[in-house]
Amino acid sequence: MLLGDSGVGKTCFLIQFKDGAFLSGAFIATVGIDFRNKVVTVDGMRVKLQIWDTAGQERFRSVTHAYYRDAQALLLLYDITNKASFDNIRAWLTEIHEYAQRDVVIMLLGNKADMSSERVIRSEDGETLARVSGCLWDRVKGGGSLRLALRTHSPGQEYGVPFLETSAKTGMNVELAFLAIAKELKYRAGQSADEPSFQIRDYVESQKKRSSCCSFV
Ligand SMILES: Nc1nc2c(ncn2[C@@H]2O[C@H](COP(=O)(O)OP(=O)(O)OP(=O)(O)O)[C@@H](O)[C@H]2O)c(=O)[nH]1
Repeated sequence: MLLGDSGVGKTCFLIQFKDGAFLSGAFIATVGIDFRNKVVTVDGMRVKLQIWDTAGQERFRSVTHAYYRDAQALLLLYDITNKASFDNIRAWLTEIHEYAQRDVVIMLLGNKADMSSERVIRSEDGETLARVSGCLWDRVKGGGSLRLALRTHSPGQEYGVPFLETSAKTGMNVELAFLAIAKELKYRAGQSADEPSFQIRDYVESQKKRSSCCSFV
């Protein structure tokens, strides 16, 4: 399920993944909720992803809340050119805490990375927020309250949800985000004693390093 403020690029992100195209032109806000399916191959197995695109506008919140409970993974987007969308991530975490399953997979995405001249959120700020979000989420899963975790959080606790900067326009990291989620969900579904454990955050970090180290080849 895709979440985040209106205009951060959720619909474009999904269309880029599904059809490899960018929806340019006038911005048409999503009304309520929409979904698309896509089959991906993960370690030789076909995995069908059903991806729900939610409306970011406040007035549709009561419609979208109803879908949180069934979501296995949440992609939480902000727009690197829009500070409010970044600041609102904590409010989105509160919503997730209230309505989603405790063991839901969460990924943080800083979208519109192609708009470098209008950037207001540094990549490091996204990384830090992902670390804090992961830490808070771990405490909540452990039975704590999100409000208390937010109040008592001290920096330096390195748990972290996976984080990527993305572009629905150029396609940067769009497939990686969904593939990482698909791998995690497949791992969870088929977990067996002889299977090596899969850590989505480590996987995303290793893929990021691979693409930056080899981009000159
Ligand atoms: N340059 C650039 N523009 C983008 C990107 N993603 C989305 N946009 C633009 O941002 C605007 C909003 O995109 P949407 O995908 O409709 O936003 P949304 O988050 O689905 O909005 P709601 O449906 O209201 O929740 C559109 O004008 C898009 O063309 C991106 O990665 N780069």
